Amino acid sequence: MIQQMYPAIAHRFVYELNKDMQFAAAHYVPAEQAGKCRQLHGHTYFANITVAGDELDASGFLVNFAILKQLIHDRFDHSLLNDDSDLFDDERPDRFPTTEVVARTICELVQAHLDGTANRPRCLQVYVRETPTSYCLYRPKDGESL
Ligand SMILES: Nc1nc2c(c(=O)[nH]1)N=C([C@H](O)[C@H](O)COP(=O)(O)OP(=O)(O)OP(=O)(O)O)CN2
Ligand SMILES: [Zn+2]
Repeated sequence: MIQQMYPAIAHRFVYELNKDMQFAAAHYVPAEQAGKCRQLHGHTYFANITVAGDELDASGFLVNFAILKQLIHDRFDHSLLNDDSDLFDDERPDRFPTTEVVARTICELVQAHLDGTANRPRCLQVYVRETPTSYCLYRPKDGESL
């Protein structure tokens, strides 16, 4: 069972859900300053996705937990992140698969799905832990947090 503490986000929506997941993935950070992380290596990533909204869908869900897992786990698990050229780009630092960019990318993938739903909830926060000592939080500026 995944049990992990992560920072909560303040907001005024009446519903908030959180989905935890893990995925095993390889990456490298193609920057001189990345040191040893320029070499291909892998992590068991831990992600927490926070979705909030005021309306539920026809199933009584903000969004189906299983859909969130499909969107993220099924795409990234046992992959080389750098190979996913729709999302990452070895020529652009804002699209290197760093913890920061992975967190932002997860948020963007989730929000793109949510934008196509009738109840249109918001992805307010994505937490990505890359190692036991390193994690990043991404909170979109238009996320309507307080
Ligand atoms: N701001 C960022 N810094 C670093 C990133 C990153 O994504 N964003 N990534 C790396 C490496 O990819 C590495 O996977 C993680 O590095 P680090 O936490 O330094 O790993 P260690 O196991 O060596 O950590 P210690 O606890 O200090 O032993 C590097 N930097
Ligand atoms: Zn790494």
